[in-house]
Amino acid sequence: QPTSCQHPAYHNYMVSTSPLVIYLENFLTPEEQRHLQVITQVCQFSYTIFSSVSDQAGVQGQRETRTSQSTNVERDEIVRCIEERALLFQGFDTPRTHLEPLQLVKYGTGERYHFHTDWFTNAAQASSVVGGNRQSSFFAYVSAENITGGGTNFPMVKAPHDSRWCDFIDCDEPWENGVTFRPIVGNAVFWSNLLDDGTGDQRTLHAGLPVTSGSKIGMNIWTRQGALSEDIRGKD
Ligand SMILES: O=C(O)CCC(=O)C(=O)O
Ligand SMILES: [Fe+2]
Repeated sequence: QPTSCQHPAYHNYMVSTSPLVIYLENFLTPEEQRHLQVITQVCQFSYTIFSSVSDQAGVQGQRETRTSQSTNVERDEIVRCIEERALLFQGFDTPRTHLEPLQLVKYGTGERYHFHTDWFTNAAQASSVVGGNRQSSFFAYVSAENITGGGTNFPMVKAPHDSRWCDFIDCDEPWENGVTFRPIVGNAVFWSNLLDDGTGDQRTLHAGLPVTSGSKIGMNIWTRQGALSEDIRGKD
């Protein structure tokens, strides 16, 4: 653990036990948020990810599932601190080699990320040479300027009921839509992607809802089942 790390006093709130979903308040310090915001300004982002899907007639084709832009974050002192925090949150048994490079995602007005799971349905993307599948995800909110919309919706996770949750989730969302986390800067959502047998948990389906005004930056922290090679992870 680098000695210069800040240690935010973040709070954890259990959202759901199956799938396991935990809400983290103040997961990123203000300095870390600023650092990631600056990186966002200087980094090359790539637009739109196309994924291969089959339509109702079973025809394979390319469909735009993501209109957000994303980039991997280069590891520096501050990024390493965030990585260490994400590892430690998962207990003492997860080696840092299981972490993918952190990924920033940005959305302008009108942009969104359609429903998807973070775990791969395509076996080639989840093979042991690439560390297996994605065991867990953190999605942290790095910036949300004058935002409306842009929540993170899990249609198959039951929304908790206590009114204190309304600080963090969209309490106007009809219950049949599951739970929608509001994009609150510094906070994060953690969840487990895989069932005990290592197969993907369908109930982790989620979307980045359309940003109806303003803009949003988020960050993915993905932990694999196994180790990633240095050419994927980069030097420690
Ligand atoms: O933008 C969001 O709220 C969710 C983004 C997401 O799920 C992802 O990047 O995998
Ligand atoms: Fe996702």
